[in-house]
Amino acid sequence: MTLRIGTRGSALALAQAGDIAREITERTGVATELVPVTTHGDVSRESLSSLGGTGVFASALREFLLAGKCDLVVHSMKDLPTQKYDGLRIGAVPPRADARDTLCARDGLTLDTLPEGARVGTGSPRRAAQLAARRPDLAIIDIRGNVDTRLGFVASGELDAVVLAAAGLGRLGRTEKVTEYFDLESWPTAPAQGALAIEVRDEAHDDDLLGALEAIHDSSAQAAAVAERSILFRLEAGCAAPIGAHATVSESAITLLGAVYAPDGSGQLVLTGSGKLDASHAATVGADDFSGPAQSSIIETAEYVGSALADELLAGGAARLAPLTQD
Ligand SMILES: NCc1[nH]cc(CCC(=O)O)c1CC(=O)O
Repeated sequence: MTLRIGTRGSALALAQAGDIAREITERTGVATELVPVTTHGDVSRESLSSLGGTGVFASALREFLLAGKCDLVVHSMKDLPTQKYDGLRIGAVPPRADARDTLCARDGLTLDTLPEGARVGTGSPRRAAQLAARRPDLAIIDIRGNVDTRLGFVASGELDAVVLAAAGLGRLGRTEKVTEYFDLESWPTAPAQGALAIEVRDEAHDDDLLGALEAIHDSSAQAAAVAERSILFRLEAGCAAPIGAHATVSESAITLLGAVYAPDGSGQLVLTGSGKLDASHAATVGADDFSGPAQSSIIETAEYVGSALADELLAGGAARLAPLTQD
């Protein structure tokens, strides 16, 4: 059979779906084809929040999958709402790409060397808050559009710089535009940034499909993404909330940094947590960190570490610092 891969039609979506298609065929020999779907979020000029925020990009693809018009869909996991979607499940998380944000500035400039009052574009409240915290003098310009449109604002001179995800630039072969990479400890990015989610129907049972999912899955990437997204889930926050997260998964532990920013950069709350994993990847949560279930899977530990950190953020005043829920 040929596995039909549903994807949005943007250059980034096509690039990442193409990467997955190639990976599946290389690893399993199963043939694939891309099936592009145009979503309202792709064609609209309205702001993300007026479109309904989280999930505008995902819902058309999901309807397409539920209707049986494709066998799997490829999402940027950071754009995917954290709630379970009826009838669908995440069947695989491939190895994660670079989770960092970058600055793409004119003339090789960096955040420290941009001139006073420089115009920097981003559509993300988190990135706007991080920029304002580091450089309160900057003019932060709300922009929309795909990666090439955003880079175009710098090429045309309309903006001095834009902030973009390293992962998207990498998938499009545009990393030569990067003038600075922000490190994840001081500039944590959107939960699950750089990770893809492969979504399938709940009842998917075809051998080729299940084999393909297994062949591309990376449980460490999934655990890191789950830990980060569990912060959002617990806070009932969406992808537009000014929240950054960064998880690392080693043989022995999941560590998680979570940050909530005042939208104008005037304040921030940054906390860390961790959960221990034993060698067999059955996990125990260490007594020094959060006390939790004595034995659980790596994914359960990731969920636990994320929701425990969210509770600590709430206790520390996260909801007073920033609007967490949207609509
Ligand atoms: N919100 C748009 C979006 N969704 C996914 C990516 C690419 C990064 C990724 O795959 O996480 C981007 C572009 C960006 O944030 O610069």
